[in-house]
Amino acid sequence: MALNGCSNAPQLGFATLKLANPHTLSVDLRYGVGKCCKWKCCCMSILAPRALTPVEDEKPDLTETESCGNGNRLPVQLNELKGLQKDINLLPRPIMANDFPSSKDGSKVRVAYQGLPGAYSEDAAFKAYPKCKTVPCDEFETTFKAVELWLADKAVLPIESSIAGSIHRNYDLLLSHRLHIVGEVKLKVNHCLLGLAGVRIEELKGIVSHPQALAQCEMMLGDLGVAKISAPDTAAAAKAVASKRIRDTGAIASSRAAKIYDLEILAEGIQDDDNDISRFLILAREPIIPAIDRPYKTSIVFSLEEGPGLLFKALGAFSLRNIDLLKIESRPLKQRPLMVVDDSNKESAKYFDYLFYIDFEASMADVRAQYALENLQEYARFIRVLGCYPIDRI
Ligand SMILES: O=C(O)C(=O)Cc1ccccc1
Repeated sequence: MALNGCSNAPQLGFATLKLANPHTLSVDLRYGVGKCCKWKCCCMSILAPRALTPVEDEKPDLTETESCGNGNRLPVQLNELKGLQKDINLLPRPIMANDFPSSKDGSKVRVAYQGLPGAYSEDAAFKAYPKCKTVPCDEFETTFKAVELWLADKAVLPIESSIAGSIHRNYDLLLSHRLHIVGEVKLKVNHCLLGLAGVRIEELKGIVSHPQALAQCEMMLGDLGVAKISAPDTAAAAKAVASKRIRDTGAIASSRAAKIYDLEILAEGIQDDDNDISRFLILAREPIIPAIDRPYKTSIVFSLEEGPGLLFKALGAFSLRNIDLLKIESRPLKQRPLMVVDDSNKESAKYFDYLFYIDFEASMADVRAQYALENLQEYARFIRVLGCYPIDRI
């Protein structure tokens, strides 16, 4: 059954749902629901052959990349990948698994994260995949490229904390890349104040850490009256204090980082709110198959057409179908173009007045969610399903 305008789509036993409006949804029995060509939902687009490659396929051997050739686990550098991406782009066909040497141990999922060993993002990777091999990367964007170039299977991305709020630039990365959210990890981070052995807290003049960690320990930092110094991640902060032997500077990081970098825990549980939950997204090249066997959530981003009351109508698409909204966030983007990549992986600068990020509590296998997105499309100038994935509980 050829789908309208999708003759290039693989014939995967599609059943067709005729809806009240002229749009025809096609249900791919293996991958969920997708709007034929006109509108692709990440977790259920009409899949190109590449997307049918099972994730468990052989993965490239990262030993060289992970050790960066000298045995130390240094972060993968973005510029290292740019060159590789150029070569890859010369390939006359989509990247296939056999473009890379097979890995020795296909069972170990390789998870890219931003930071050094001991970062909370690495803790999140181990919570999601206890036996994984973690791949430290220097920047968040490097983790995306590592997955896109098959140098890692998944990426972990810190996206928000209940105290410090969302990390907006990481949402922008979701739009400028074509990875799919396939999971979330919630962590109650237990921030520790680390210092060189024998140092007393009163001696500290400055404290270094990731901005998110500094924000989560505002009260303690205010009480100490010390300078706040930003670092790329909490583990890098710990490593800097240890390697430079800085006596008058402490680091906020995990107890695991204290062990890795041989620092003393001067104080533990220093976060302002013990119920502060940090949330990380798990990203992959392919979406997971949405199901309804357990609680799912779906993350979308959209912008609206011009017109009064459209946001009210857009949110009504969910409330009228008893779909609970777990998160809604608007981001003003006046005059600032956003790099958005489309379904053919073409990147373009798009201008939106506002972007709305919504997490709603439903699986895309649930017809209520499908109808809600269909309804939202009537008011939206742009919709992207970022992913549909099981809800993580603390
Ligand atoms: O810096 C880290 O260790 C990270 O993974 C980012 C972060 C920082 C603070 C709370 C959650 C994640």
